[in-house]
Amino acid sequence: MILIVDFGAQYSQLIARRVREAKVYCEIIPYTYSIEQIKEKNPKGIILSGGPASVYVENAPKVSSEIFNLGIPVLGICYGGQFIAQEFGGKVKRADSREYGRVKLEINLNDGLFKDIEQDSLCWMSHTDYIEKAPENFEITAKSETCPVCAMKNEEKKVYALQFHPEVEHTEKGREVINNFLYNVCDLKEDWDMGDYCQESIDKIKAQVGDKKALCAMSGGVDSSVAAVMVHKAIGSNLICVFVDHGLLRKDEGDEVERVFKDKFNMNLIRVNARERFLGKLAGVTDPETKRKIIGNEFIRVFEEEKQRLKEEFGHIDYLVQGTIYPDVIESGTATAQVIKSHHNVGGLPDDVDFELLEPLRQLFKDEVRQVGRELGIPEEVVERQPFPGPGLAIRVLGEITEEKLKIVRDADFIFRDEIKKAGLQNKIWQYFACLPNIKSVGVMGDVRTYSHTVALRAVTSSDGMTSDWARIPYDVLEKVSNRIVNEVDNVNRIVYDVTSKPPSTIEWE
Ligand SMILES: Nc1ncnc2c1ncn2[C@@H]1O[C@H](COP(=O)(O)OP(=O)(O)OP(=O)(O)O)[C@@H](O)[C@H]1O
Ligand SMILES: O=c1[nH]c(=O)c2[nH+]cn([C@@H]3O[C@H](COP(=O)(O)O)[C@@H](O)[C@H]3O)c2[nH]1
Ligand SMILES: NC(=O)CC[C@H](N)C(=O)O
Ligand SMILES: [Mg+2]
Repeated sequence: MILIVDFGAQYSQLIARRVREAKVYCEIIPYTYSIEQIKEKNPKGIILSGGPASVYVENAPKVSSEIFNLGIPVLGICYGGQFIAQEFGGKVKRADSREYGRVKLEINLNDGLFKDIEQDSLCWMSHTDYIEKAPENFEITAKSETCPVCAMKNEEKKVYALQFHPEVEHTEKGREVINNFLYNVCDLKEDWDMGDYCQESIDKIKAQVGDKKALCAMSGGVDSSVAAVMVHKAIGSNLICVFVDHGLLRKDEGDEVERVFKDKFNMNLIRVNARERFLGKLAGVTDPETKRKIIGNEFIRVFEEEKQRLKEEFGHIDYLVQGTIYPDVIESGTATAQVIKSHHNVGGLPDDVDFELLEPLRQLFKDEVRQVGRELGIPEEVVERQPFPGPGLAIRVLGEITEEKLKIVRDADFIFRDEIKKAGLQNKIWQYFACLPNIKSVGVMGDVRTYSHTVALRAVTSSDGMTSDWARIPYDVLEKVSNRIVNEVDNVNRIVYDVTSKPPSTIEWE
């Protein structure tokens, strides 16, 4: 097995999934594990993750340097690579020019991690520090235009360091680099399978829940649909689904969710109208984190009220099923990772939740969830839906939320989705939506001066939501969307298109 030492990276679990994909078993441990605890695990290789800290500051996260004397290969990624550089006497410092996103990698040695990989390829970076000088006995195996050490190795000690992130989707040869580490350097074989994952999970849920009852927080999205079907297979009619219409859904979404659910699933769905209470609690609130916490709290209060209401006819409910997936967990912050944004279903939860949580997809990424969904026989129409965040339009109307702004973003978003569909692009783009940046600007329409809202269009490609790139939508499609929005939606006189990747941005604007 492979041990992944977590230094608080956004991407640690992504390293784990790449290893899973390569059919090798792995575990993630915090960097605070002692060398004895590490040895007990008997790993065949160690991967050191990235992390937000700088290796040269006081109290920087460290793992015992004994790991380099165990006779097993070690691969350090970003912070992990910088840690290796420093441990072996190299020099790490803050760079004048930071690298975020796409960078051309120039490989000068096609062996070890770069075996069978061509000379140049694109990689994804996310760093401020860099290895200025590689330690003695280390060979530099790749560089970029601004970064002198993108990869280095000490073949004899089997220690490898990378500045770029091979685990993220946007690094072109990332999978090959990781597979080279697993199969060539660590000499591991494929001996672990995701195929049994569904059945194992269903059995686990059955054993845990027994004949108790569960309420599933159902949004109609991919994750909650897959979670619901999985739990339904385990506990049958002891599961009841609750869909909350919080007034922050897209145009016609509530009816659409109800229709698809009734059509495709053999389960009960309760639709709760909670518009007024959500919008009431959000009135006047502008801070994104505060919005998220209010929404997380309100969701739970609605589920608790449903639990009370259902007591007579359905019986006592112990569990709350949520379609939480790994990005929700990591971005909400963990013991080692920073809070990027509090997802309503994790970081936004109140302290007192009158349920035990059941989250069978908590370790998985979106594309893995889709795979599980297909295994469970969920129709493509549901499995392929574009993600829509639980807080909905509340985090797409920046700043204060008003009915007027919600209407603008709802109508603009509808037009954008309509045109993407007409252009046949809906399966090529991971997420596409409109948001309202809360900017007004001057325009002229029919000789009349206007001072109206700007709508921002966001469309990204991704497979797991952890990293993304902006989608290269054809200009004529953008033109059509832009024309239609200013013509059909009142109070809008300007359209902009967001051309940033993640990192440094995130997909949603709040
Ligand atoms: N309107 C809603 N009503 C009930 N539960 C919700 C609602 N929105 C979100 N949730 C709960 O919060 C979880 C996280 O939301 P999220 O949007 O990440 O997942 P999803 O809606 O299931 O899938 P997708 O990412 O495809 O939209 C959901 O899986 C669901 O359990
Ligand atoms: O259920 C959710 N609750 C949330 O609070 C939340 N915030 C972001 N998202 C979705 O997560 C993915 C990554 O989002 P970001 O790049 O904006 O962080 C994207 O797919 C986002 O749409 C959320 N989903
Ligand atoms: N992604 C990372 O591991 C970043 C490492 C370090 N904090 C840097 O900025 O260079
Ligand atoms: Mg959703």
